[in-house]
Amino acid sequence: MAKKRVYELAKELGMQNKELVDWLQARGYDEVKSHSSSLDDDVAQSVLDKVLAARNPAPAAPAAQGFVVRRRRAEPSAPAAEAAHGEAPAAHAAEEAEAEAPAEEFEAAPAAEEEMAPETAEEPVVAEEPEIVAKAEVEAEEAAPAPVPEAPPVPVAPPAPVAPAAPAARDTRPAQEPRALSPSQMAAAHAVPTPNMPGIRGPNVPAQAGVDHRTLRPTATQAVVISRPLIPVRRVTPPSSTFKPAPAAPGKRAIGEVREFRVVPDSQGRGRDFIDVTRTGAGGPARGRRGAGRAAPAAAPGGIPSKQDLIDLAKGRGGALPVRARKRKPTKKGAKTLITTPKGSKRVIRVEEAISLTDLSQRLGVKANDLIRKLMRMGVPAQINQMLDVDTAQLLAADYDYTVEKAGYIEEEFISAVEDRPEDLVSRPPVVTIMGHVDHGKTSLLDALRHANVAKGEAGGITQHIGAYSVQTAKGPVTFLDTPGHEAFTAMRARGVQATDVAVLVVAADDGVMPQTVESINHAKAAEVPIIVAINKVDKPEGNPDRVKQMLAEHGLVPEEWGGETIMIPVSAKAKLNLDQLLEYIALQSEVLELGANPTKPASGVVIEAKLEKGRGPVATVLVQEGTLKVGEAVVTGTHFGKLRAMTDDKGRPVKEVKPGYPVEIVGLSGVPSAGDEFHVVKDVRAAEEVAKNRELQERKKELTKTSKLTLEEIFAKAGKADQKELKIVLKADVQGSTEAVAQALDKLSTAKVRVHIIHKGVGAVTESDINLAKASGAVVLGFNTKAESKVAEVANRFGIDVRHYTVIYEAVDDVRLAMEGLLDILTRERTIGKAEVRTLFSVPKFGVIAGSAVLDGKILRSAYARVLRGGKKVFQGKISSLRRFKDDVKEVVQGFECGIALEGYTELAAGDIIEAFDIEQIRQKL
Ligand SMILES: Nc1nc2c(ncn2[C@@H]2O[C@H](COP(=O)(O)OP(=O)(O)OP(=O)(O)O)[C@@H](O)[C@H]2O)c(=O)[nH]1
Repeated sequence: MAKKRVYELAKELGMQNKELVDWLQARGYDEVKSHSSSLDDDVAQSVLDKVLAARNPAPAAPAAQGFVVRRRRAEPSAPAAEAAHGEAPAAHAAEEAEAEAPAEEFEAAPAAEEEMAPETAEEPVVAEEPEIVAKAEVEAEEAAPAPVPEAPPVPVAPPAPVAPAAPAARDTRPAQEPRALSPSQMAAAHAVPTPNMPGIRGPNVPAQAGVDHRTLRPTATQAVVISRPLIPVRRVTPPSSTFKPAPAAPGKRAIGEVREFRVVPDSQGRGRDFIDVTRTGAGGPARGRRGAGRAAPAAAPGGIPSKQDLIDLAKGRGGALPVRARKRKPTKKGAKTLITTPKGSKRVIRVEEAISLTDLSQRLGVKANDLIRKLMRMGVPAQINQMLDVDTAQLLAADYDYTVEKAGYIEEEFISAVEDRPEDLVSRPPVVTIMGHVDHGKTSLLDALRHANVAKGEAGGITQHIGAYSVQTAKGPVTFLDTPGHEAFTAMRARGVQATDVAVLVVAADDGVMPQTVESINHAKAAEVPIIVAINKVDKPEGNPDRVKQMLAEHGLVPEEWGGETIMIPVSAKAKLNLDQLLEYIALQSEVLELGANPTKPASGVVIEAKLEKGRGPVATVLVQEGTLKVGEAVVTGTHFGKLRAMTDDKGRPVKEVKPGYPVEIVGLSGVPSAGDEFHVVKDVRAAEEVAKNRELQERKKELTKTSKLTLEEIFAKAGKADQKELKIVLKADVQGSTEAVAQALDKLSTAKVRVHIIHKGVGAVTESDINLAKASGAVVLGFNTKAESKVAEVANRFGIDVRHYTVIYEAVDDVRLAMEGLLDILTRERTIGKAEVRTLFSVPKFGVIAGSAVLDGKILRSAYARVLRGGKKVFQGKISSLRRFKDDVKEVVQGFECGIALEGYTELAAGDIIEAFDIEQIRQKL
């Protein structure tokens, strides 16, 4: 729906913005906050109508001007009533001031009133007190016909014959054709009961018991008799059509002045007292005030209500306006607590990522225990300091009629998302990812394409992190991402392909489709990236490209020549065969994709790799995907931020700016970002910091919301792992991707017997704090492609911490496997080596009992263990203490010979016993 701004409306109305804003706010237009707030067209129109109606009042509908006197059952005590009737001191002061205004000012009142009535009717009645309601409202409420002045339903005595065309109520001046009324008629007609206001009595009105005040229907303008003990009684001349009251002197009442009164029950509740309500509004007595009362808000010259009038009208403060609801201070006796329900707009709890249960209970105004109980019923064990996510909080809050909104910080306010128009887009280089199984020649191929020599520089000849290079071809520049082929680098391959336009799948002609070939195909398919196959090493005699094609077809890549859609080019990185053809196909494929980017907007892209470099700090290789990245700009990536201090291209040359589609190394970030993270240029460093810090906060909050629920299965699993050994590792690597990859490879080594627990992993050199951590936790330190800081080796030695450095992932994995095996208990197994039969026993004082035995089987060793079997049962097991042949101690006696055997701590040997000699074999366990 179309909208209109408040200032536009104000302009149309010829009002000040502020004036209209106040007016609207006072009337409950909550959506209006300032002159720039907007209103729906239909709302704006109704405002327009109302204000215009106020300016050009329609002839007052007499029926709408009457009053109805209502009386509520519970009557407040006198002080309470007073409190209720009395406005705030400031309001009184305002009324005092207004009271000084000349009577003419009040002529516009009826129109203003008319306009006001429906609005005030919507306000809830809070106080239980008599109220004056514009008759029109009462009609609406009671669906009663417009009161006929001549015949009020239950007239207050004496009956009040009232002019049928009664002038506007509460107007101090007569309307068009007022008919004169006697003071008593007016008093009766205009009587309004106010509870317990003794001391003000209309002497002309006799007390009348049994009047149903709820149905009193006084009529329009009335002349009244003023009667109050403190103010001299004054008779007021009834108005006539010709009568025009003379302006009263300040503090004096004008002759013929029309005043309004309320009729209130007397102290016995039977008769009626009169209260002058002319000046105080309909709500309270004019306690000793001087001057002419104010019947209605003044109209500004020209008929436009003044700002104050509008406010007064809206707030029901105008003297002659109906007072629907007066808030009353609770009386001590029988005080009733007002239960205030916040407006709908206030029943919204804004939560960023999570809210604590205590906070939520406070915001909802309920006990934390109630929430805990509710959560328990939902099957969520909760504690008082539990962090609740937005969904859970919403579930709880809904029961209390509250809404929980995920809100707060809006990242989009910092990171602009500029929509590109087609004319903003300029062509950019394609980003091509080289993928494939380990050692199939990816790096060699890329190396050949860029005429550099990267493969030779790689540790162990394998790619261990993503390289990003820009290669100038005959068809223009191409950006290549080289991904590792080792199985450990799955995440890197996946990331590489995510940021890519075309994937080149390298398959060695002599090896065919291997596990990581299949994985690469899957990654490319998942990312919906077109694949070009480079069948490499075709220079090798054993290479069989057709076999490779066959294997690829089995995985859904059917070559073009076989009727499929996949381009397959036989190449040789080594022999530099068909490289131009490969580049041509890449360029062709890119052309089809019509790659374009907007270089004018703030740059954004993806982190390809990141590392910590001594002297340079965190260094990230990023691919610029949108906009132009410039030195000096503020960047945020993940939870890190910074101002770009320097940038270098893939050839190590410093650059000042980078266009979309190019890789670059950036320096200046606060930390090492994760590969795959997006980066964005923002307004300034402060904005970048704010975004980064907020992300960090959200991550922490998310972490806190993770409940540590233990399932039965987990408990059983834990119980089963009670004797599982653990190899703790502190892992440091050169780049973030390597850290991940090595950690993943090591994690995979975990078995039921031993698990690898990487207690800390990070990017950069091994530091003293790594050693301290290892010492405290009993871990070993593993550095991958990093060196230890100078003092570190010494500290590690001192603490006896094992620090190992690796450059090839296989070696690291093998060593860790050995270390894990080293943790396993060594198993023992008894191995029988010989048997001897006891033939005779003799005792030698120095050795005790010696068993003269014949070796039946194998041999008996001096160092062996022995068990004694009698009738097939073991009666002893222990060590052999002496082995002799004749008088000589010997080390062993073999089968067929006799010997003397003494056992350590055992003398009860008997002839016929079998002595079985055995040794204990130690067996190292494997993982
Ligand atoms: N004969 C022959 N050998 C090649 C060819 N391309 C690569 N090689 C050899 O294959 C081995 C592996 O080459 P890389 O380029 O390191 O293989 P990669 O796929 O990058 O390996 P990772 O980086 O570990 O995934 C090296 O010894 C290369 O010399 C080729 O076209 N012909």
